[in-house]
Amino acid sequence: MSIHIAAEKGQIAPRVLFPGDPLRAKWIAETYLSDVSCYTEIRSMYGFTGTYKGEQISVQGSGMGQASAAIYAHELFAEYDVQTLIRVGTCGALTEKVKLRDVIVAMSASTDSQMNRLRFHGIDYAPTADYQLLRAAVDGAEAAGLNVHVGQVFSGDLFYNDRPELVSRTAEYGVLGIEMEASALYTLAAKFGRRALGIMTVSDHLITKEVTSAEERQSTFSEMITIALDAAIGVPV
Ligand SMILES: O=P(O)(O)O[C@H]1O[C@H](CO)[C@@H](O)[C@H]1O
Ligand SMILES: O=c1cc[nH]c(=O)[nH]1
Repeated sequence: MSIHIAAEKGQIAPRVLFPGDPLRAKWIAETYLSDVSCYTEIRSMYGFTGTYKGEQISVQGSGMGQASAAIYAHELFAEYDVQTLIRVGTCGALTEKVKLRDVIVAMSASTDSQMNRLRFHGIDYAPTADYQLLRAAVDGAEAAGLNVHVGQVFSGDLFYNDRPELVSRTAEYGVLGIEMEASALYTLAAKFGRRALGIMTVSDHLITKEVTSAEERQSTFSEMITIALDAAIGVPV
């Protein structure tokens, strides 16, 4: 058992899906996995292990923001030997090239977080997805006839940002969407030599101001979840 996850060693699969919302973790486990067991309820940050197409998969809530997600990612890598960690999240679109409910596969993640400034004092580290996982996700989506955007995201520390003009500058440099965790996830995966990927569904649009309803979000999440599950089992651990 780690400090924040109540699992014994072996109860968490080498491949883990990582949504921000612990209730999304529950929904994913109940909807897509068979033979499901819940291995942690600490802080109601649920984690489940089950089977998908014959392979063991876990789903662990990360909480919101890099401070929370980094705790769970660190413990999954360091204490449970997790090899593949795929964020399945929501994001805001920063450009009209991306529409509401579209899926973004995040190649890289810029950030305003202090985490990597503390870690790499004086160096601007570039947190990047695992290429094989990214390729498996994109190939799988194309084979299923699903359209995804592949590009950069911004992982912001502030959901309510007093300087939104700084975020819009990132859009001028090609960033497609804003979320809050991918940068820490990619950095920690690199630190531990593991694979990570972030796949995000656009839940709101910062340019058009459109938002999704809870019901719409659930049905569009289905595309993202199947892309993530198939990519997870499609890459060796
Ligand atoms: O839907 P999730 O995965 O939580 O992701 C996004 O939603 C939360 C903000 O509402 C942040 O965690 C952000 O990254
Ligand atoms: O972090 C996030 C997540 C969804 N939508 C946003 O605007 N920001």
